[in-house]
Amino acid sequence: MAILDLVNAGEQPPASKRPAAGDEEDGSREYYCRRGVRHLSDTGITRLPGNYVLPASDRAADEYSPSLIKLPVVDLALLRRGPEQRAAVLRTLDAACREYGFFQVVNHGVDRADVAAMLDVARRFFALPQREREAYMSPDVRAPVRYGTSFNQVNDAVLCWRDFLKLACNLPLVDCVDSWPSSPPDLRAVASGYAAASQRVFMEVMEAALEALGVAGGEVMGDLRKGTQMMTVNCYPECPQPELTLGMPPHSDYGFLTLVLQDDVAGLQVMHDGDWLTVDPLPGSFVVNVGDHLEILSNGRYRSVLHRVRVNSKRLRVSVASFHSVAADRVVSPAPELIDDEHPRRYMDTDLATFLAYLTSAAGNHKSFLQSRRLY
Ligand SMILES: O=C(O)CCC(=O)C(=O)O
Ligand SMILES: [Fe+2]
Repeated sequence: MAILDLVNAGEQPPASKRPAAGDEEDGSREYYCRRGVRHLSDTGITRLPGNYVLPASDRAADEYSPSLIKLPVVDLALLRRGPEQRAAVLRTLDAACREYGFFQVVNHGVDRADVAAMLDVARRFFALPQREREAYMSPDVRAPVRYGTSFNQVNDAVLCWRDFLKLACNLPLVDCVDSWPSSPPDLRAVASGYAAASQRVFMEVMEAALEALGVAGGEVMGDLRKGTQMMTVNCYPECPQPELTLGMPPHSDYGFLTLVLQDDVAGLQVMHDGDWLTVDPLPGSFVVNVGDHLEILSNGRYRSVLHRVRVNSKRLRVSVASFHSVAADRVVSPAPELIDDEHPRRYMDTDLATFLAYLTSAAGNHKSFLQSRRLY
């Protein structure tokens, strides 16, 4: 999704087509795309506008009283505590990536206060007046800051109950940070500290994942060190009819790993053995998931699984997803160590250009990108 998100920047309606400032609600798609769902929720609506109502077949089937699952826990402190404990953690990590494609990371070394500050500044950003937030909407796919709503406004037949702020975190970070919102006044300092922490955790988990896979990590880790990072701050406001819509539709993430920081409101669901499981938010942890690139590199041993976000009528939910990958000009291929007679190569080489071509092709409407890279 990191790069998909960049691409999706084109989804914003051109300025000329947007309703003028001061527009009244007219029920048009453009209106909802411009104003987003925080605004709608703040107006106190009691019925979900038709633009957000999913066809019955795409709605979550059960009542919103999901049973929570506890994802496997990867304890980073134990990784550093001698070979035996490291080996045990690698086994947990390996099993989680094969079975769920998801796990939670604890003892990651990021200060609790910094994590709490990130969620807090995220909440305060979405509480700013609508006009201030709207100022960060941009049609520029490479903009280092982009505010928007839904999942992919260009393609979404039905809009999603989500507003977002996307912050490019490419190195050197100082080059991006000056373009980020200057309000709330601590956003730049808090989010840049958090972005650097997320990159550190990502590198440590990736190193462990490559070791668990038995892949020589030198070249990959070098590419990742010079790679891309996109932070998406998500806001899912209280929704008047949550059973009719979703905060995010089923999707997989595009990069190597995504680190998700969530508050204490459940909403993230993971597809596992044909069921949607709701992730129990474990305070202080990161939820980490395998992205398409790591599935390809692992030649299918690790799974980039579908996940989605449900919303609720009682409490606004905030999450911060950090997407980590290699630079746009790098090619991702299955690791040679993981290809043999028993495990033939399963994926074609992949890079950003392939992904862009996929998005504009007719196949983009029907198959997932990862499926389109499968050889069998
Ligand atoms: O909000 C969440 O918990 C997950 C967000 C997500 O899946 C994404 O941004 O790709
Ligand atoms: Fe995702």
